[in-house]
Amino acid sequence: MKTSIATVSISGDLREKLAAIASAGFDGVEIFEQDFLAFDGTPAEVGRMVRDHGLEITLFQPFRDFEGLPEPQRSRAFDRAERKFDVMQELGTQLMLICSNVAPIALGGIDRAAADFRELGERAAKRGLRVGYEALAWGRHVNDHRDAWETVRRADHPNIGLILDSFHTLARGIDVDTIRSIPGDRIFIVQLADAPKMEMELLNWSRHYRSMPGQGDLPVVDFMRAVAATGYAGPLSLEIFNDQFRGGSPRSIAIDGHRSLVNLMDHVRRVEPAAVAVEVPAMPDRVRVEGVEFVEFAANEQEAGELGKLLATMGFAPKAKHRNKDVVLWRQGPASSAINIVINTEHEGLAHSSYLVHGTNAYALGIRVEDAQATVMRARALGATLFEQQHGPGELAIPAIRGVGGGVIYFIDGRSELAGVWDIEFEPLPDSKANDAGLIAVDHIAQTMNYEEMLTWILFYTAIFRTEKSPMVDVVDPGGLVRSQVMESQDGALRLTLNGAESRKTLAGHFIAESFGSSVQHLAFRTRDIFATAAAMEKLGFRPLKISANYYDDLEARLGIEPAMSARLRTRNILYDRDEAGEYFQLYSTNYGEGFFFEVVERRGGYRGYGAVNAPFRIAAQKRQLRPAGVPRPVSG
Ligand SMILES: O=C(O)c1ccc(O)c(O)c1
Ligand SMILES: [Mg+2]
Repeated sequence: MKTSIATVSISGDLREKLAAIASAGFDGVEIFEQDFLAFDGTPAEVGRMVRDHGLEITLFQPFRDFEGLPEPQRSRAFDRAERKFDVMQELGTQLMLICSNVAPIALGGIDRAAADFRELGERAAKRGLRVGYEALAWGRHVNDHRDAWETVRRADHPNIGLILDSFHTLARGIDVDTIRSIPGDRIFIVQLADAPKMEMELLNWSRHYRSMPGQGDLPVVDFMRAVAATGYAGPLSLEIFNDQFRGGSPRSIAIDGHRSLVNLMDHVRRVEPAAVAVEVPAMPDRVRVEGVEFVEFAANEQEAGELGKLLATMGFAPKAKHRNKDVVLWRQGPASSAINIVINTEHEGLAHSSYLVHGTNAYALGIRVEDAQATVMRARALGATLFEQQHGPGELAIPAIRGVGGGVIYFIDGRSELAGVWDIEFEPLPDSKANDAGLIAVDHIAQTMNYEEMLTWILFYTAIFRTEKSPMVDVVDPGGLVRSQVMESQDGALRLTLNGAESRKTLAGHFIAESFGSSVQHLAFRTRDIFATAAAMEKLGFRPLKISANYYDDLEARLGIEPAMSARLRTRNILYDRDEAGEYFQLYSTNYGEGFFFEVVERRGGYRGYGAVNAPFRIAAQKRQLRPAGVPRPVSG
């Protein structure tokens, strides 16, 4: 199936849009009339420019307020259409989109509209052109693809067909199975868009908040399954009206768009037996994550020393050293299921450049999967950037891709020698005294980024890994809002939270500004007994983040916590939450550097959340620590 995207989806002028669209790998482009009108060149020049990029024009749109008009507006609408047909012939495109009439004078009546389309079909046929009819969700008389299809059916003209747009159908909650009975060859083009669920008027929702399939909450996969069942084999075309994308980078928006289409087609082909016309390059299925094998920090020697001290207070110990590099493995728990923290103080390679740019940071993640090679193959098919670094003698070539903030995601599996990486590349250090604090796994990894980047990374993770996302939530920071998105695998083996900062005054925004870009901001470890762990860690010198007494007073009032329990939480600075399924306990470290921190959590029962209600209290406590009240921040040189 050919991939296409409307020029309106991308920022920049027409030249920039086309360059970005072509380089992202699309086959075609919808010329949105506004983009064309704003361009200083003839239609023929635009057509040539498109074809010089190796693209075809899949659609010219939109043509508005055509059908069902009284005279004299009706005749004028036909004249307008003829003028646009002239433009289309010069541009070198066959297909025009007419969206359903929104004009108050439009008369309605399916037969009247069908008669208008039949006549227009005759005129289009004379020029070898075709016209598709799309139901806008807010159309005056036609706002449902079923009525648009009935109009097209009654027009009964080979040059008149239907245009489906996932947004208009899904935003109105129309049953997508009604698409299955439409003949595929009567659908002239299919437009795709997703959107976050929100309570909003349809027109504003559509014109400002659309997103790429997979980035929002609409069931675009179900829509596409129904389309595929009709036998439709034409282009799939993204039509994304989004204020943020209009100001974004043309290149990265185009790459996201192409990724979203490939991911969608791959998904549909796997789940819809009727999807015979959906062709997409073969690639392995979404990857099931088995766990987090390691988290790697880049640091200089001094900061590595400080980080090591902090880790030691949490029960970690340096267990092994890399045979050729300045890389130390800190570990807690039995080798077979340990939490592995790697500290890299090399003076070359990506770790070093990451350190130079961001300061000490968790620049690499090691993810345990069933098949590391297959994972990289899928990521590559989805346009991810592979990462290869020179490796010394005896070192493994660990498959890897680039991730958030220029970091790396490595893949380890049990089917190759990769599983032996700790024995092959590392030599044990003399045993230090046992000081385990009961931490058993990485519970979740929180990455902080600019809000504008969030949709990119949501799509990246959910397209590669078998993870589901829950709706985005707002976290209130005294300095502004932080948008938070959870992505997790069904069994919790991979839990990621993405935090998008819109203001530098938030803790997350401060972190991005001070560490020069997106990165892991916190790492949460899981324990089976948070009180025992808290006691063990305090013995090791751990200093918890101090939580206000008000928080505990409120907790007693809000959740009816027993005073004895509340006192235990209070003494250890543990935060608490619960849902229908279980309970959640959280303990935080103080900040390390400009806002990085560790968290310890215990999940009881089936608690699935992340303690979002507690975030404002945690953030307030961290801010008190970051910049004590009344003490100005030292000016750094
Ligand atoms: O918002 C609009 O007017 C509009 C125009 C053309 C389309 O294809 C569409 O889906 C929406
Ligand atoms: Mg549309």
